[in-house]
Amino acid sequence: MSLRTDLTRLFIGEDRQLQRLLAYWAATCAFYAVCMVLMLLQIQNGTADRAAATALIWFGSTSVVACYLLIRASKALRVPPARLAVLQAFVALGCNVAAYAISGPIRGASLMVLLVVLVFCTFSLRPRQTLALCASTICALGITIAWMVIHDPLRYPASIEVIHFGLAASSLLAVALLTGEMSKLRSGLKRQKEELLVAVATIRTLATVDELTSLANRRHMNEVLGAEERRERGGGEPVCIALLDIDFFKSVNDRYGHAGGDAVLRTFAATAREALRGGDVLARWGGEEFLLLLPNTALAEATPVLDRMAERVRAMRIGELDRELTVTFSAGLAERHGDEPFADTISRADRALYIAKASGRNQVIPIETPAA
Ligand SMILES: Nc1nc2c(ncn2[C@@H]2O[C@H](COP(=O)(O)OP(=O)(O)OP(=O)(O)O)[C@@H](O)[C@H]2O)c(=O)[nH]1
Repeated sequence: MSLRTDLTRLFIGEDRQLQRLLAYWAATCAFYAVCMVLMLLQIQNGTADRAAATALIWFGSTSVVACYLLIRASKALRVPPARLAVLQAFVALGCNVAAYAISGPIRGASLMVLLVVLVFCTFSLRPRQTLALCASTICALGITIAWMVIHDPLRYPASIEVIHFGLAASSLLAVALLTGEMSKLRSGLKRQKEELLVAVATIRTLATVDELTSLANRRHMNEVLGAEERRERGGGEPVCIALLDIDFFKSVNDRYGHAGGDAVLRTFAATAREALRGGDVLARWGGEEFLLLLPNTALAEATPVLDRMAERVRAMRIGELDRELTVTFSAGLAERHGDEPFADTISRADRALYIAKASGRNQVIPIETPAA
């Protein structure tokens, strides 16, 4: 099993874009294989020149292997996929023009293969590149046919070759234009998908982040708490909840205006968040009220966290307003008991906050026992 995985990784790598290119390559390979078998049949029938047909088969097989190696090493060689696709299509179209030159009476049918190669370009080339490729093919075919008509008019009568060329050139042009339109549609869809992804990311941010403070918003915090409630707490790890409220915030607004109050909220959020660990979640719960979730933290460990936060908040300066302004907050702290709903823990933290406010503010009150 692991040998199979190793071999698969060796042949097709792990990069999704590379695997997509190799899938196209595999499809082309299958098509080449059919063309080669048909060429061998022509050799057997004596309708194609043996030496030229064998040389073409060798050239085709070597190109297929070389294309695989180039695609596989494209990341390391830093060759863009579109350039590889142009090269691949160029070789394929060249082989087909050569196949036309050496095929016997069925050479007219072999021109269909040119169209298949152009259709493949829809997936990797830009419309302009496909048109340029089509123009080069028409030129190469024209020159080849003219050369054959001049050098071997018996096998390649001008009256028939002109029709071959006319049909091939017009079909190639039509297919190139159609594949160009299809690539435009594909690019449009790709762009729309990218725009949609950006829009979804923006909606997700709007739905989860508080615009003013960049903290989690109330809706997101409720989701976090819901997920925490559903989580199996095998070891029964402790969890604490704290409700924080900035003291005398109304007077900040009255003195510095609403914009000044907003600046205080932003600085408070940034300062408070800096005092926390990675797993702690601080959310804006309401106007100047914040809810803090401290996972894996018992009440005795949570108190110093909040004291440290209070110290930092007292020391913070809102330079754009008033360097003398000192902001403080009051907090109520509660530990979750067993699997009780967080609403109960929050309600205890709220009561503790009320006590903190009522008994002078600028303090953290931990509440030890659950309400009866
Ligand atoms: N600038 C600003 N003010 C807000 C925002 N949300 C709520 N407020 C204000 O916050 C103030 C809260 O005032 P109160 O609830 O009286 O509380 P307080 O003045 O902080 O007093 P205590 O909480 O008792 O210390 C109100 O004036 C609200 O208008 C906001 O997003 N920006």
